[in-house]
Amino acid sequence: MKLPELRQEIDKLDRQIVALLHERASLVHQVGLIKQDSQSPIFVPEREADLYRKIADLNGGKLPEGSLRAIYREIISCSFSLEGGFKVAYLGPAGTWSHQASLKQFGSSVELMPMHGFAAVFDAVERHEADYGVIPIENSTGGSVTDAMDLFIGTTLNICAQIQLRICNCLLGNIRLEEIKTLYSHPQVLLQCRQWIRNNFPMADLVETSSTTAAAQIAVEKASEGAAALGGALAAELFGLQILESNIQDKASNTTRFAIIGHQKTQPTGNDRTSLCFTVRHTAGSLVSVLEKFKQYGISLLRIESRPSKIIDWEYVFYVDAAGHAEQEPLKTCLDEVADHCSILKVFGSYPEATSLC
Ligand SMILES: O=C(O)C(=O)C[C@]1(C(=O)O)C=C[C@@H](O)C=C1
Repeated sequence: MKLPELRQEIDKLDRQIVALLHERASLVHQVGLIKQDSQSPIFVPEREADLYRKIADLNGGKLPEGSLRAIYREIISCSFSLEGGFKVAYLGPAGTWSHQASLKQFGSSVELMPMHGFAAVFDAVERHEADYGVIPIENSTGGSVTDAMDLFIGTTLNICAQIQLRICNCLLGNIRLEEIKTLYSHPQVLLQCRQWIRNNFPMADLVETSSTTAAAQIAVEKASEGAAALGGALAAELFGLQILESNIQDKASNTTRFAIIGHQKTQPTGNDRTSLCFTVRHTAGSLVSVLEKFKQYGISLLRIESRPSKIIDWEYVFYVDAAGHAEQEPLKTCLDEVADHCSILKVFGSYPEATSLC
């Protein structure tokens, strides 16, 4: 086919695609009315996991799975607003990795609320000022986001979904490389780029900031003093900074896992993860007896770490991610039995395991 004919065919398909999108939107509108009547949530992570799985199974053409997911992300984002819309709080200001994660998770048709700090994100959701919050939990290079982890203990909110985001850090600044004296960034990003900093700027002062956006702002304001920031391309775009070098994280596959927190509980999908924490009594073998329960029920532990309890000195809280759903066997009975060996056992939530990177 020649170019004009190909374009004619594309126009024909576009007419069909738009008609089908309208047809889908009118079904979604009806779903929204049913949800309004039953006061059930607009965002349904278990249904989305099922939908993305079906789309991946259907995909046999030229479109990469990631592209198809991104298209559906926006289609579903429109559904959110067709069903009445909702608000999402994240660690601001605009341009942070949490901002990017929120856009990847919910698309561009939801109202995003930048907050000052993780506690403010929890607070906004707890007070129903926002419907969901986006909180980074761990990074594949830098490890746990400890300030965020501590907040899960005191909240009544649930983790209802998760999203993984590939983090590509850049050196941002409006000065020449040899003029750089101070590097500003969020502590997590400084950790992710530790080796690169040592190799390239061994003499630079490192200054921690509350977010990568705050670092970008300082790089603008203090450029004449030799300031540069480490952050994402979105921060560079928002602050008019040049990307002096990109992909500076020590591990190319640098990925952060974010939790979506809210008031609702997510139903089992058959491929779920449960996040929880527990404390054990100070008796010999008490931690082993908990771990043995998971072994007895054949439950795989995807993550385990300890943090000071901050209530009693030298008492620790163990944070665990386990494969499975807390309301489904075998994890359900396993957790009932684990509770007998713990002074505290708190389930933060069960949610679909991420199927692919966004
Ligand atoms: O199935 C639903 O509950 C819907 O509201 C529809 C829909 C969609 O667009 O497919 C929209 C939002 C939900 O998170 C899941 C799916």
